[in-house]
Amino acid sequence: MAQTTPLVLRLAALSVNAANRAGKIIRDVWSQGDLGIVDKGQNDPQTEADRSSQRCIIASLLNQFPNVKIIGEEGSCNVEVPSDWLVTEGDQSILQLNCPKEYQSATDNDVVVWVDPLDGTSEYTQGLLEHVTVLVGIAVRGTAVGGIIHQPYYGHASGAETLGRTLWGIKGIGVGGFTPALPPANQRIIATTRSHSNPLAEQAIAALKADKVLAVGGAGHKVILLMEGKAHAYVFARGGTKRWDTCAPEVVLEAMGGRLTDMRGVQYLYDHDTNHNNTGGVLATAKGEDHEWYIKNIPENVREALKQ
Ligand SMILES: Nc1ncnc2c1ncn2[C@@H]1O[C@H](COP(=O)(O)O)[C@@H](O)[C@H]1OP(=O)(O)O
Ligand SMILES: [Mg+2]
Ligand SMILES: [Mg+2]
Ligand SMILES: [Mg+2]
Repeated sequence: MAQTTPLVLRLAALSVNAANRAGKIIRDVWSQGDLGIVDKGQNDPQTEADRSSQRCIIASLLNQFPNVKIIGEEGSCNVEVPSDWLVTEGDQSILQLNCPKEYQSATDNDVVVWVDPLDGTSEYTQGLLEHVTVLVGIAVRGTAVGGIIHQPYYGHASGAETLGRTLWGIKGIGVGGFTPALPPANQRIIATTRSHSNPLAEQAIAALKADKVLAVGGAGHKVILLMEGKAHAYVFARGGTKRWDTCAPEVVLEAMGGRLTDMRGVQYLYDHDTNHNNTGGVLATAKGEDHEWYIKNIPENVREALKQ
């Protein structure tokens, strides 16, 4: 592919294949049995799969884009990786897309890549493998424009022979890798955390009077539920997620017509020097949902407590 392909598309194309490769590493660590768990904080585990997945993705990206700023959840890492972890080819179908002109000429200095090498680590350590995703988000001048969500265990529950799939979204282009669907009308199904709740988060869920609450792991996984019509909203009324949790999910969801903001309706920014913490919480709604309705019905004290 000629070097004239815009940087954002080349980054997204390589990220798709790198996330796939990282997904295989995550499955290999699991089946080999020793997860090498390290506690980074309260209910904040890191495993060998998080570390190795991040090394694979960052080594592959830096190899081709040495001057692009990349921020990974697991911090600085050794990018001397086994040769079969180094992904050098980008996904051809992404390389052939037409880049929207707003970021057609974006250069290394305009771009930040946010990497969550394994989202849903608590659930991974507990064997809830379908909650796990690999997230790569691409921001241009602070706005999230490209998102890759790889699900390494997609098909696991149904006993599929080949595991894994990759969902992507690019603002101004659309989405791929899955079939978008709307959640059922006349119902309110809310997805929320199963491992990081607190009284504020519970108060918000109670106020929204859901017909059903799905307490499941992972930011990537919950956004997939919205995009496939299994839930109407993802509500997490507390800090705890970070920019690498929301960058890719925000793009894929919004590229199909949904929204992801903090609890007050303010969009997150993804510049390299931004605060990493999503202190305003996460409110995401499926395509067709009234995002403002959720904001209005979140209790005032919750919204007041969750300012960015
Ligand atoms: N209090 C927290 N500390 C660390 N990570 C958190 C916290 N709350 C949420 N997260 C991150 O956000 C994701 C979604 O949260 P939840 O599953 O609770 O809804 C988690 O899988 C975790 O990402 P990660 O697994 O990549 O560390
Ligand atoms: Mg983590
Ligand atoms: Mg995460
Ligand atoms: Mg993670």
